[in-house]
Amino acid sequence: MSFDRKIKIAPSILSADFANFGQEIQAIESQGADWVHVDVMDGHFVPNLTFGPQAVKAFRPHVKTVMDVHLMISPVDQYIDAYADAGADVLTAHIEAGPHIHRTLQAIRAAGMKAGVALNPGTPAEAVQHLLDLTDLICVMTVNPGFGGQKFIDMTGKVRQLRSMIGDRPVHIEIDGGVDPKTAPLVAEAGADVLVAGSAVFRGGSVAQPEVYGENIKAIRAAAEGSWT
Ligand SMILES: O=C(CO)[C@H](O)[C@H](O)COP(=O)(O)O
Ligand SMILES: [Fe+2]
Repeated sequence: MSFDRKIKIAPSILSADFANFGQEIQAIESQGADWVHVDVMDGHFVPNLTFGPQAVKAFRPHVKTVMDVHLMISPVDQYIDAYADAGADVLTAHIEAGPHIHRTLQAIRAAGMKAGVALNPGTPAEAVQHLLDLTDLICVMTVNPGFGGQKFIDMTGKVRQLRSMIGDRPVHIEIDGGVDPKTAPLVAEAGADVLVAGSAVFRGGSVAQPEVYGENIKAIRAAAEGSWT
């Protein structure tokens, strides 16, 4: 996986048909998804449950792009090797999942994955000041984590601040929550390059009508790229 700052659209399979993940992944990739975003929730760090490493491993053969695994779990460290074995390319842990995010990021890289750190809306940009050389991706949550389909919380100021703190380091800024063609230009202009979108990609489509996914992805990308003037 090489680094670039082009806009990447990462559909979240949280909004896919849970009985049909393999075909759903193939459908979004065939329709232009750059990455596949996988939301892991534990019913403890967040008030919802999704899937664990065994399910993520079953997704792997279907993902031909980048498997971007967003852990909303606490604790994290004892599961890192399981997600490496499951085939995650990027593994993101929340800074709020504590207690030792510095160690967690080191362990993710040591296990052979790109290391991401996620920030809840209430967590300031300064929280990652001393982690910038240990991280490959900063995920700025624009909803409180736990559910798809929530309303976008404007974190544009935080994104701008992070892009300036990052300087010329090869660190992605990912936006997660409520991204659609209206909100995408705000965060892209501020310096984000990975846009996660669940409901705005899957809305109106299905594996029988994958072209709807394609139109939705295209609309988000065009809106985001339009902001680069
Ligand atoms: O991490 C998440 C929720 O905690 C999801 O990735 C996110 O909510 C995407 O869904 P949507 O685009 O519908 O908001
Ligand atoms: Fe997510």
